[in-house]
Amino acid sequence: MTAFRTLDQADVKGQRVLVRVDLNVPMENGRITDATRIERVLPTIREIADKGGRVILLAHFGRPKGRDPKESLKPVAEAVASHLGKPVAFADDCIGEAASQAVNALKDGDVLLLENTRFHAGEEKNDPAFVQELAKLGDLYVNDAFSAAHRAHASTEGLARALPGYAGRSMQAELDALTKGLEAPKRPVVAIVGGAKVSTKIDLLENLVAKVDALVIGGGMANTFVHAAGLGVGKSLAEKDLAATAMRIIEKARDANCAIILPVDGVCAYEFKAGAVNHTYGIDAIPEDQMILDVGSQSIERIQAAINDAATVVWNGPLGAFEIAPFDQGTVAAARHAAQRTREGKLVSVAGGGDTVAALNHAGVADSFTYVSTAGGAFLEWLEGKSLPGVEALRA
Ligand SMILES: Nc1ncnc2c1ncn2[C@@H]1O[C@H](COP(=O)(O)OP(=O)(O)O)[C@@H](O)[C@H]1O
Ligand SMILES: O=C(OP(=O)(O)O)[C@H](O)COP(=O)(O)O
Repeated sequence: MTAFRTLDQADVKGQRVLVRVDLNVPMENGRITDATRIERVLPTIREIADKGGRVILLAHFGRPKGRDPKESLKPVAEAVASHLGKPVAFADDCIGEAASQAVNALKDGDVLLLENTRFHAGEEKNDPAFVQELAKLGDLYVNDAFSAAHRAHASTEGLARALPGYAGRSMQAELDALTKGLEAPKRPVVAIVGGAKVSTKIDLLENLVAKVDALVIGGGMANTFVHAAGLGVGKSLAEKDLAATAMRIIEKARDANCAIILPVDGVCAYEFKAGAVNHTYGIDAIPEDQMILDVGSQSIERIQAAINDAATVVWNGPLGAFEIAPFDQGTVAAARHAAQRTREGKLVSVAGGGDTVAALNHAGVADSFTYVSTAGGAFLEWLEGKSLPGVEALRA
């Protein structure tokens, strides 16, 4: 993207380079289940290190409220080191004494990961004092975290204004690919939105329905709409206080001539556990003591039919709890169907999001999609036409 300064313009030799990456990788029992986000930032890390820069990685993990050992980036540092093929030092804090000592110990070409930026409230508040604490640690700033660029946080936005800022190679590649693939998408465009981040993603559906011809809603997101329609969702993940937002989205979709495709059945279980006893119920007959963990077979047929009608599919958010079998079936069936249509040359398919990428890899079809982005929420906001704070700050 010529609109930004990139690593081509950065003189990194001997410099302390603060590199914002997205290491918010899917993890189960302390094990990383999908390393795509790590792999995507390796070119930037390698380039800076090879040119003699001192790489200081900044990243968040999860959504901790303060310091929480469960959301430490320490295990991720080990994974980055193994993918990179060289040591990655780790500091127990991203500011203060621990961070500055670790930075001072770096030699040219070394790599350091600082602890979760979200352990400090100043990160999400984009607090100028916290920005200054981070800025002290570096001479230059590189943002390679497109998937966090929709957040106006200290490490994604504030720092770009405090230090000379550059787009990293992954940031460049994401913006290039999305612009080429989706600036003027072939219609009909069908969006598929699922997943669990209901409250942070539901608002953007209001604008999205004006941009696409059909919106398939699955996963935890669908449950909020099912509840809004006056139906019971039992113990399902649902944000019931967002019912009014869901109704507004339905109305906006009607005005914009965007079809809304909601599940007509759900695979339910008493507990969120692999292999849990499960039954499929019509969406108007979900038992009070069970939770919907996947879309049912009739819903899958409708989703596949919607994919057949599409020239372009954009997808964020798994359609069910795909990490635990057999609740992966809806997501896997839809992913394989979209991949098949793409291989046949009938579909442009673009999917993104940490867990969505993991789900496509689980289905064995990530390579068949036209483009796979590391970004979920950021990708949807970009699609909506919103400017992303992390990207805008690099233009400055
Ligand atoms: N019906 C459901 N009930 C509970 N969790 C669900 C359901 N459907 C999807 N999920 C969960 O949504 C998570 C992914 O959501 P999200 O973070 O929004 O996606 P992404 O990371 O791709 O942007 C997965 O961990 C998956 O288990
Ligand atoms: O995983 C992420 O986004 P995604 O779930 O939309 O793919 C990013 O790391 C942003 O995380 P956040 O939604 O907690 O700000």
